Order: sequence, then structure tokens, then C-alpha cells
Amino acid sequence: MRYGSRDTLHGVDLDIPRGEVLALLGPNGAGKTTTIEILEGFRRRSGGEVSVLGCDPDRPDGDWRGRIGIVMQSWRDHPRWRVGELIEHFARYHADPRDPAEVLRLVGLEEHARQSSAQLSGGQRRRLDVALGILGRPELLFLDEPTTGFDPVARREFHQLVERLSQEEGMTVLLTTHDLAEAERLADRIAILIRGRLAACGTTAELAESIRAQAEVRWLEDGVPRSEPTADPSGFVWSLHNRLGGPIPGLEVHRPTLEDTYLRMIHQEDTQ
Ligand SMILES: Nc1ncnc2c1ncn2[C@@H]1O[C@H](COP(=O)(O)OP(=O)(O)OP(=O)(O)O)[C@@H](O)[C@H]1O
Repeated sequence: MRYGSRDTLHGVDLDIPRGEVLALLGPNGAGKTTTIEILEGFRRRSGGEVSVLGCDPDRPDGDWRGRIGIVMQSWRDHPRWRVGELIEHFARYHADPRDPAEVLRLVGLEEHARQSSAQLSGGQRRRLDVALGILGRPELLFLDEPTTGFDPVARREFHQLVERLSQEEGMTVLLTTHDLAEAERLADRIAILIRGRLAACGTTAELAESIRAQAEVRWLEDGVPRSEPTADPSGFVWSLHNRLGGPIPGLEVHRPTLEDTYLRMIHQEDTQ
């Protein structure tokens, strides 16, 4: 993708198998929304090949749009419509929609069905976006920063919903988020986009391995905090136990989280 003379995306080679949940991560301006909008058919790419559910998004066939679900970062609709009416209205556009009452329940908006969408809070508004995205039982769901503004309970419920849709219905999900714990919880694989280039793609463990991030063992010795990075924490703890001749005070094993790995990758790219 090129805006003017500037390459915004270059060589983003990526296959997402059916049924996978893939999280696309990257700093602000890395090109995540641009990538998603190209795949959704909302932005015409400058070059390269794209196939989504077997179709080029720039030349979709008749029922293609009905097979994908979209939750964009911002969405314009009819602010005076009631939530329930809006969902019932959009359900009519789909060949085999979910029951609108079920969708309201799934996203936790049952009590707001008679409220106009303009009166919803930020997090409730986002739930409505998610409701509209899953209404048509899409095979592939695009979620662009879906939980922005969600409180912790709503976030947990949303995670359970995505897990259900993916595990029970085999829905493929492409998610962008700045919440690394969310990506770690939901995604089978994580792709990291930095300045328009795909810097890495894999499971949390594979990404940590790719930058040789090690676990760290922490303990107290004679009341003094000690720590040691190690590729074999079990072996290290075993030898420490033998050396100390018994239980290890204050023992902690810290494995690299996705956040640790991500921040190191961003730092490495910045210093290159
Ligand atoms: N219509 C446009 N014309 C010119 N440049 C654009 C346009 N849309 C996006 N860009 C630029 O392309 C780059 C990628 O933007 P994009 O919105 O895809 O990033 P992002 O990774 O989704 O960021 P964020 O995390 O902030 O949502 C940015 O530098 C942005 O300024």
C-alpha cells in the first residue's frame, strides 16, 4: 500500500487458515487498520495479491460481503434508532441472521434494547458494533480494536464470546488490539507489524523464542533478592534447591509474557 510516494505497507505476506484467531499488533501508525481495510474491501491496494475467503476483496462476488463480519474503529449509523430496532433492521440484510434477541443477550445489551444508540456509553456503543458484526453469522470476523472503552467485566464477557464463536462455530477472526493480554488470551497466532512490515508471526512462545527471550528465576538468599535468566528454569531451580539444601525462599519463575517480547521487538526495530 502506497499513499503518495510513501510505502505504508510493504511485503506483508500472511496466510490465515480457516478457524484461526490471529491478532495483528503494532505501534500507532504501523498499518494495521490499512491492512484490515484492504482485506475488508474498503481500501483499494496499490499492489500485491489478496485473497479473502477465496475472493479478491477489490472484485467481490455476489455473496462475499455477507460472509464477512466487520467491527470497525468507528462506525456511523442512525443515532436516533433504538438498539433493538437497529439490530432487527440489519438482520434483514442477511440470508441467515442470528436471532436479534440472542445477539442482544450475547453482547449484554438486553437492558438497553429500547434506548437510542446515541444514548449509549462508549463501551455499550462498542458492544452494539460487535452485535452488528456477528449478526449475519460471518465465516470471518474482522475486529479493529473491539474492546476500546470496555470495563473489565465487559472485556471478560467479550473474550468469552470470541472464544465461543471461534471454538464452537469455527469462525475465523482477525483482531487488532493494543491490549497485549487480550491478544495473548484470544489469539492462536500473533502477527507484529512495525512501520508497514511484518516483523514476526507466531504463537507467544515462538515469538519469545525468536528473540531468544529467557525465563528469569528470582529468589532470596540470606535475605538478599537474587535473579538469574535461564533457558531451563526447572533445571536451574533443581540445582538451586540442592545448593541451598532445602526450600528456596521467595522463589518465583517469570516466563516472558507477550508484552515483554513485544516491547523488546519494538525496541530492537527502533535501534536498527
Ligand atoms: N488516507 C490516507 N492517506 C495518507 N496516509 C494515510 C491514510 N490513511 C492512513 N495513512 C497513514 O498510513 C499509516 C498507517 O495507518 P493505519 O491507520 O493503518 O495505522 P494503525 O496501525 O492502524 O494505527 P493505530 O494503532 O493508531 O490505529 C499512518 O502513517 C497513517 O498516517
